[in-house]
Amino acid sequence: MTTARNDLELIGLTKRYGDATAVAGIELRIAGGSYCCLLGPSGCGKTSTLRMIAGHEVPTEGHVVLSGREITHLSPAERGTAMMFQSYALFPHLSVLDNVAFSARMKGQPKAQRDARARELLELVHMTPYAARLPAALSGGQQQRVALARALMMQPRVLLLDEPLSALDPFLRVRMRAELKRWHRELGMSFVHVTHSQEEAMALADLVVVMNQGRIEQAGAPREVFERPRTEFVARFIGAHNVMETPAGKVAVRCDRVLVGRSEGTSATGGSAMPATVIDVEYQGSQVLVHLGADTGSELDDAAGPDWTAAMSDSQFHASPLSPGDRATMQWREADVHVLEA
Ligand SMILES: Nc1ncnc2c1ncn2[C@@H]1O[C@H](COP(=O)(O)OP(=O)(O)OP(=O)(O)O)[C@@H](O)[C@H]1O
Repeated sequence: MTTARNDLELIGLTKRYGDATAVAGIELRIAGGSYCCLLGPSGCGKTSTLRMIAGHEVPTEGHVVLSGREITHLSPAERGTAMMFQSYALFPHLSVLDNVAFSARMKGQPKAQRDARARELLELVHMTPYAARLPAALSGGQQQRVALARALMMQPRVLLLDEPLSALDPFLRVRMRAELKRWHRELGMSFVHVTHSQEEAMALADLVVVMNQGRIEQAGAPREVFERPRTEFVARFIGAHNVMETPAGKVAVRCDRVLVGRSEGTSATGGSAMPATVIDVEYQGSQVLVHLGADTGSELDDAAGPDWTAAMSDSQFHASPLSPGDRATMQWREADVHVLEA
């Protein structure tokens, strides 16, 4: 049973490569048993952070503390963490069973004992019938399950996952997402999962940590981050928000809260109303994205891209469809305006 004793703390954690700062003194507490996603664009420092937690990278400064114990300089095998590597990191010449048992073999555990434990873990990930196969004879999703069983062999308190779904096709990715969630529930340990996909982070995490240029921009529950992005970077990276400069500073309005009307006569709803031109309409199935350019009085500059995006339900859109070039109005309620920090 995982308790608060298994909290993972990053204290002033910093990684510099020569002059370049990959991770700039981050502070983070991940409660034991959490599903944490480190989310951010390429190069923001999420992999370096994960590797410092795993012990594959030595921090330039700062501390990694697990269950109240400083583990910053311990070897990967001694820390209570385990990394689930990409499926292609399985040993191609070893059977599934031997791959899973590998770390215990390195520790000198007797064969009968390590094989018994490896079989238990294969059972957990539903791979018992494949124990004798070589990795090449498995599907991507099956290889992923073996990679998980192999990481669990270390009996970690924290499982670290570096872009675990990125090599899978979109269909399998969604299925494996559900499996990760199930394993997390069943195992009760913390998962720290690196991803650049906001959709993946939203679907999986109970703690989303948005990183930008080696710093944490925001850490919180997915809904909190989505409803109250702290900065313009978070609002844009999480997506589905419009960001606008106003006299009061930058504000965000969710795309599904922008109301689009056909004419300028639409009644005010206590917020602003702006004339606009439809630039593009993107059909997405259950919703339709309407990209709009605010009419500034000057010639509409298409090349600058849409100023605003409104996400409408398909029924709402098709009740009065819009086409590129149509004049429209955009408005939003004052209550839906979220002020961003400078
Ligand atoms: N071994 C290294 N030597 C020099 N610079 C490095 C090294 N590893 C990472 N960096 C740099 O540190 C920064 C952060 O890299 P990191 O891999 O942590 O980012 P990331 O967010 O995981 O990116 P990605 O999603 O592309 O893997 C990048 O600018 C990267 O070029």
